[in-house]
Amino acid sequence: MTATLIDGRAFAARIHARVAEEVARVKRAGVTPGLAVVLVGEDPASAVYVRSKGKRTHEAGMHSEEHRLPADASQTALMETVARLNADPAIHGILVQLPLPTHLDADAVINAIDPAKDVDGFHISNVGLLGSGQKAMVPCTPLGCLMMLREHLGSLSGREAVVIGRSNIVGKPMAQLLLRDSATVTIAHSRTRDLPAVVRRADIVVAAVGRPGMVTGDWIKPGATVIDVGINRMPAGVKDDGTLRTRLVGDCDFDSCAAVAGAITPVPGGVGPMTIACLLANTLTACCRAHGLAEPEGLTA
Ligand SMILES: Nc1nc(=O)c2c([nH]1)NC[C@@H]1CN(c3ccc(C(=O)N[C@@H](CCC(=O)O)C(=O)O)cc3)C=[N+]21
Repeated sequence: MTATLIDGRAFAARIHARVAEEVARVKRAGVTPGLAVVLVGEDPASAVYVRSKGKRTHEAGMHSEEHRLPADASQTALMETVARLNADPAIHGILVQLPLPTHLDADAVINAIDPAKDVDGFHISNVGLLGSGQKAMVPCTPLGCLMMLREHLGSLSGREAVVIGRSNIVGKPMAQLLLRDSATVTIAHSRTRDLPAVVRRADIVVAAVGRPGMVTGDWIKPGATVIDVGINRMPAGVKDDGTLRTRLVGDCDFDSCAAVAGAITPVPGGVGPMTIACLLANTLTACCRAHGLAEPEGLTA
């Protein structure tokens, strides 16, 4: 391996420490930042993220609550939960865990969240604000990727960036953030012709397709910075007690990419921990904005 490892866990730990300091400051001003996570159904993988978010918010000194609805919850019940949280002055951030069961209209739910409390940055108002260069709540995963890129590369101005994946939660907002930092941005996706050739042009590659190991070293320009957003849980044998062992792999084939890249994020320990750190940062930012308190520097885009 020749690439520098970009350590998302260590970076996230620094953000958590900053957030905890700033939480102490706003608490002295009489406010406690509060995050509400809404979970519909019992997806075990989702439950893990929700627990980890709850733990980190408590460590940072924030108020944290979980709202669990059954898998067959109605659209009305979910909308009522969101309305209650919108009206609750103790709550500054609302996250509705995605994906929702298919009988529910996720867009309607997201757009019912008060944009000022939309710490995921998925509300149409925040999407529009980001796209037009105004102050927005910025989606946590792309924000975490941007922070790592800036730290590793300094200025992104004029660099060729290729984002693989066009989702509303990663690909599109990632492209907007890179554009705002004056990178030359290409959004590639499953219909892109000769994807390897497109990716080979990139100084910055952000892989967010959800296909384990799809990006291989022969796609990477020597010295490029590779951000692997994929978190794919793969079967990896059977444990002594008969249950399945799993391991997480990214969208990039780590070994072959790391042999060519200048720097790369690992999975696990890269983008994932930064996503949670940025969720706390966004909750703090939302709290400061709601109460007219000075916003912490370096925790927003
Ligand atoms: N509205 C909404 N917002 C989200 O941000 C959101 C969501 N829905 N639905 C589910 C996905 C998934 N997600 C992760 C965050 C952190 C890790 C993370 O920290 N992963 C660790 C490993 C954890 C493990 O070992 O399982 C790592 O990559 O190192 C993973 C996944 C946020 N999501």
